[in-house]
Amino acid sequence: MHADKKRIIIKVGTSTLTAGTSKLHLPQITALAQQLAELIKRGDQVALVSSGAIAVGRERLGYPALPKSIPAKQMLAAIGQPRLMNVYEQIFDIYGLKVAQVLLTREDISDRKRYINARNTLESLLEQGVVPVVNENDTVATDEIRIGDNDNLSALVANLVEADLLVILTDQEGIYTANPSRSKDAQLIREVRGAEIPKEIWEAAGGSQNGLGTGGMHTKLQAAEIARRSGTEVVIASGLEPQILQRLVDGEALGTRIYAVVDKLESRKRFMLAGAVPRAGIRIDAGAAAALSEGGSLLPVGISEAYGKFERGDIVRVKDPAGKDCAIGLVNYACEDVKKITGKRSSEIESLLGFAYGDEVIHHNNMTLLG
Ligand SMILES: Nc1ncnc2c1ncn2[C@@H]1O[C@H](COP(=O)(O)OP(=O)(O)O)[C@@H](O)[C@H]1O
Ligand SMILES: N[C@@H](CCC(=O)OP(=O)(O)O)C(=O)O
Repeated sequence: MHADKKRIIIKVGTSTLTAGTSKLHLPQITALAQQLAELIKRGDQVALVSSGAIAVGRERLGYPALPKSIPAKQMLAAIGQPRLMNVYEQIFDIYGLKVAQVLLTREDISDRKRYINARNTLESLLEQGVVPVVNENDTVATDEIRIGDNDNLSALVANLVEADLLVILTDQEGIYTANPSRSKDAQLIREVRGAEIPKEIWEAAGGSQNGLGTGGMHTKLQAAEIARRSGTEVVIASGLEPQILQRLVDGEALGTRIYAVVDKLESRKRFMLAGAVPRAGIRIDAGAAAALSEGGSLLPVGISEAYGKFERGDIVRVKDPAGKDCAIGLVNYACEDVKKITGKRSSEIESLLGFAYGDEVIHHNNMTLLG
């Protein structure tokens, strides 16, 4: 692994996967797989947020146009998603890459238990060097619970796994001063910095014109706004440009680069502090306090007491023997369960509780140390 290894989320839209046609464009997917393999080889962790299920469903049924009704889209996605995964499975295999299907809805990210499940699964996949292929779970996502477009989904995934970089690949070279398919004078906006995205850029970023995608440049800018506020840098660039990912990671000035407005660690700390359950927490012994300060996870053996009311997936404070808050994190077990395993070895969790969510009460990936 190289020193500056990165966690990168790549969002690929229908317009790129089909190369603007009504069918999946296999050479395009092959080029993507080859580039992802290169990144993983250099030590980066990579997740793909892939659209295309509806387009593949349309291809299979010979469906003429992108339907407006949600049930029709759900039907097409249900037909297309398994074939899409099958294509990824086969093509990524050529480059020695393993893929995993991850289907999410908004609820999975807003509900605390589902949030921790999604986060832990993605963390494990990334650590194993497997490429999670994430899409919205369109077949169950009704209006109330859907995210609605994969640009916003990619920002939520970037947030979920605290990515360093989000690359949104599309059929344009980036955000232009006006929709380039309508205006010949449109200029590429190369970078966006500063606390607020300027109003002119919001006004320039319009909807989709190609009859393939959902949301156009507007949802890409919404996604960039979410990501940069949680410490992730964003690049919107052309998925049709050769070797785009390597070139971007090597620092070439391509596409529209949108800089993060906060530091990732600071963002995580703020998120944790804002969401911590009041009057609840875990007291730990001196050995556990030392382990945490060296980057270790919180194991039941180092716990002296769990107090208050908290559930799996809640954010709780950790107090050292002097009573000082030394860490804060997402807890893998509810308070009542932590009480039963307090002071015990992790190997005993399953026999004591009848189930186990892992050896750690708080995994170090889900924790922030408080200075
Ligand atoms: N200011 C802009 N700059 C570039 N593209 C824009 C702009 N405003 C609207 N668009 C449209 O956004 C489209 C890309 O979004 P979309 O069709 O949803 O693609 P994808 O399938 O990659 O998500 C472009 O083809 C273009 O028509
Ligand atoms: N979940 C849908 C994609 C929705 C979407 O945002 O599409 P796109 O604008 O092409 O990224 C599908 O798989 O077809």
